[in-house]
Amino acid sequence: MVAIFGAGVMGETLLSGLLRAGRPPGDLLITERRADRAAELTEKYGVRAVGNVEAATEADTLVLVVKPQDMAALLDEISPHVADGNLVVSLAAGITTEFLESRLAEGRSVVRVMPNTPALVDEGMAAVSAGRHCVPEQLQHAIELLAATGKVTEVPESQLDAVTAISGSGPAYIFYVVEAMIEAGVVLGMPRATATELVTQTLYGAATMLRDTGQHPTVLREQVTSPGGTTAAALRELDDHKVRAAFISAMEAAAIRSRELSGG
Ligand SMILES: NC(=O)C1=CN([C@@H]2O[C@H](COP(=O)(O)OP(=O)(O)OC[C@H]3O[C@@H](n4cnc5c(N)ncnc54)[C@H](O)[C@@H]3O)[C@@H](O)[C@H]2O)C=CC1
Ligand SMILES: O=C(O)[C@@H]1CCC=N1
Repeated sequence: MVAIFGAGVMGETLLSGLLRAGRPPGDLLITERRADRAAELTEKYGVRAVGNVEAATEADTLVLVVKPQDMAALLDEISPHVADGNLVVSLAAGITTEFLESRLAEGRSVVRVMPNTPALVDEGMAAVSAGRHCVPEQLQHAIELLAATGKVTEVPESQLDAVTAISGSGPAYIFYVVEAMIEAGVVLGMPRATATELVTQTLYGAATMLRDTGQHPTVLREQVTSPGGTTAAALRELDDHKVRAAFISAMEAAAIRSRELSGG
C-alpha cells in the first residue's frame, strides 16, 4: 500500500500518475488536512482519504508531499507508526535525508526526491538520493514509483539543491519565457491565440530536437542563426541585456533558497 501525505499540486500529480500507470486505486491512500480537497480527490480518483496516523500504519511506502515548513509536524505525528522495513519518500524541497532520519525512529529507510510538475503529463524529471539505511531494493522501489510520471535519475544528495534550482523550479522559468514571447507576438500585432499557438509548438519542437537529435544546444542554435539575419539581431539584444547571466544568477538564487529551506 502506498500512502501520499499532502494532496496538493504535487501530491495529486503523483497520485494521478500512479493511477495512469495502472496501480489500482485500492492500493493507494491519501491524507489531506483540507477536508474539501480530500473530498474532491476521493471523488475524482476513487482513492481513500484517511488520517495521517491511519495512513502511516496501513502503508508500507509513505510518500510525503507537504510543504517543507509542514514537514517537521507531519514527521512527529507519523513517526511512532512507521514500521521498521517500511520506506519513507519525501518530495519536499530542501528537506535532507538527515533531517528525515532524525525525526523518525533509528534505522528507518528514507529516500529524498526532487520532482517537477511535468510529471502531470508523464514527462516529469525527478532526481533521487537514498538515506543512510535505505537498501538498494528500496531505492529501486522508489525509482519505479516515480517512473510512473517520467524520467528518474539518482544523484548524490549534495547535488539536490542544484537539481531543485534546475529541474524542480525549471518549468516556471520556461513558462516565464513563454509568457514573454507571447507578449512579444501581441506587441508585434498578432492575436494572442495565434501567438500562443506559435510559441507553444516552437517550444515543443525545440525540446523534441534537443532530446531526439542528441545535438548540442549550441549547434541547434547556430542552425537557426543566419549571418546578418533576424536571429542574430535578436540574440544580440538578449546578450546586451545579460539574459544568460540573469538565468545563471536566478538558478544560483534558487539553489541558495533550497539550502536555506534545509537550514544549512
Ligand atoms: N509544485 C512544484 O513544482 C514542486 C513541489 N515540490 C515539493 O512538493 C511539496 C508540495 O508542494 P505543492 O504540492 O506545490 O504544495 P501544496 O501546498 O499544493 O500541497 C501541500 C498539501 O499538503 C497539505 N498538508 C499540509 N500539511 C499536512 C498534514 N500535516 N497532513 C496532511 N496534509 C497536509 C496541504 O493542505 C496541501 O494541500 C513541497 O514540499 C515542495 O517543495 C517539489 C518539486 C516541485
Ligand atoms: O518553489 C518551490 O519551492 C518548489 C520546489 C521546486 C519547485 N517548486
